[in-house]
Amino acid sequence: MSMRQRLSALALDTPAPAIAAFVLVALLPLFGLAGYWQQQLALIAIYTLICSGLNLSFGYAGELALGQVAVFASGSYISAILYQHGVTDILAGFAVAACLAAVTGLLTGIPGLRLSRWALALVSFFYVLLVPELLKLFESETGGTAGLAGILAPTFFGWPLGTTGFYVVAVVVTLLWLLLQRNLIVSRFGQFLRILSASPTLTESLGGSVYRLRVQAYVIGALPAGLAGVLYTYLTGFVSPEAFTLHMLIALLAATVVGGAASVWGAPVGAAILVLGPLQLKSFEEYSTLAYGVFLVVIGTAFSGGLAGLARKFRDRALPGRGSQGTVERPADLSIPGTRMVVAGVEKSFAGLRALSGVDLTVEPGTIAAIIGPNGAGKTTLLNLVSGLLPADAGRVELAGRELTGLRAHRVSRLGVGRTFQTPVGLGSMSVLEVVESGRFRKGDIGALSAVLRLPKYHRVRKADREAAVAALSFAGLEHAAAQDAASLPLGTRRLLEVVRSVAGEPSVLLLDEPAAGLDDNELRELGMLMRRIRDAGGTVVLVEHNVPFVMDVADQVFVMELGRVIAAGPPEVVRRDQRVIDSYLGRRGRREPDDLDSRTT
Ligand SMILES: Nc1ncnc2c1ncn2[C@@H]1O[C@H](COP(=O)(O)OP(=O)(O)OP(=O)(O)O)[C@@H](O)[C@H]1O
Repeated sequence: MSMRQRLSALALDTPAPAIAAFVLVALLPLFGLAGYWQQQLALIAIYTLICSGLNLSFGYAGELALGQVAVFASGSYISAILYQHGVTDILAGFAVAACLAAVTGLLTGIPGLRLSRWALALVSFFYVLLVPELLKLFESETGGTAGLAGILAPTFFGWPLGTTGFYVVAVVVTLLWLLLQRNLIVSRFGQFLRILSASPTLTESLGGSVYRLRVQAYVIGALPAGLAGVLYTYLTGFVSPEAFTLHMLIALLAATVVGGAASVWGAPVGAAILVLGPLQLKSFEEYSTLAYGVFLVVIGTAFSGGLAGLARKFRDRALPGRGSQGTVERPADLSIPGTRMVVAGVEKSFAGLRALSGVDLTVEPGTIAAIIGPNGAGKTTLLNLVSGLLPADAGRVELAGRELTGLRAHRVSRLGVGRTFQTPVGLGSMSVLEVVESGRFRKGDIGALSAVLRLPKYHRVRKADREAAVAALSFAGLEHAAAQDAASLPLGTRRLLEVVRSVAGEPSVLLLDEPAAGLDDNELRELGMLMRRIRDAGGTVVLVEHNVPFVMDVADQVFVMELGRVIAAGPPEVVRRDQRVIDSYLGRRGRREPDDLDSRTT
């Protein structure tokens, strides 16, 4: 490993500088830090926890889940109530607050997440507005508008925790949470969240349940807000509804966006700006909501990655070679276990329009079957039905005798259906290797717990994913691009990359939706070669394509569709002489030679 790669790995893989910074902050009392500044740093730790929860659901998963303040309030009040009932141990407070946060997260997340993103934003806003009302409703326990006071000295395993002890606990808990969150973010789960924010459809087709991922991100994101509530109560010694307002939510949102919403280490930066920034000056106080709003708009539009995004850009410039770490020398063998796919009597209508009327087709392993037909013939609808993105009205789809009909897309994907889309989805800052690894996610579970705790299973799965991704890249002759930013690739290579991603998942059937669109001659040749290699390795390939010469060159079987029906099927040399096909494509019965089809791109 060269010195540059070593530096790169250090900066990207090891959060050593961040750990060192936190340890230094935790040790500051030894150097005389006390009183006001100790309080301010503890407050930064508390806001860091809330911002990091927002990072997970809002920054990474792209959900407008804004109920953090309600969860923060629940943690804060439950620790105060426990204290008043004689439970003073801060760890007990953390445990109960975390459970309550998970329950509150589930109760507030599930209704909103079942609906659309905006519904979630509205529902979570509603919960924040509801907090003061709920506190008034349970006045006997919560103290109503007056709140609860005198919560002064927590204990730690029975030992009284002084102000310095509390400060150290706040910093250490925050660091531990950020480390766990970082482990989660680099795992399959974290990658899925990044894909989810770019495209829920792609997430499903890679085997991730969008609904489950959303709920998980929201619930896990609620946990640090619950912990923050406990710390807040013990820091201030008192809780009241005034601390949990919409103003607070907007300020925290601004801090999250400024620090970098999709960044683990942006949270402490945003929180520090929130606590120490100029808006804390008395003269600015009355304008703070306005200023946070302006912050949100300016930073959100000018630097979408926040300060962490800017830092990342500088780092990438100074330490190029992202994604090269972990490349294996000898790629593992790649197996493409193609199986027989049967589509029988499939029908689909959209509000009275019959997109598919009784489609039958069978594709054998080790073959390329192409589906061609004019615009609106129903080709993409058929792929969407097979891959579970649309339910069929009638008929069935089977893979190796196993019925797929009626299953959701992520379940279909997990049963072996890989697919690409007409328009490759841009995946932010993922490297080529990471994109290909994501094709493996449908094999086995997401493994969030083993990733967070870095159990041996996590390392095993990660190694297997990486080896298979490298093998798939070298299978396609793209291993040289492994470290590149996937978004920076030309269209042709991005289309090949989509195919390679599916190949890495060892699909039983591979559905390619117009992979040749927009490719030049060289790129077409490469795509054709890759498809033949997949077929020769045993793959079952289904290709929907408008480029007829390309189809006639690569396909073993051609199915021609028109108005939702298969009007002709057979080997290319048979189909190209079929009168109905010539009519359908050329629209002039019998007046053209069949060979005209060979130059046709519909
Ligand atoms: N979600 C939808 N809602 C309503 N109508 C739809 C929907 N999806 C497809 N259709 C209609 O179903 C018919 C078949 O569309 P489909 O996209 O499957 O055709 P296609 O053969 O893939 O066309 P193209 O080659 O242009 O992609 C079209 O008339 C289309 O307008």
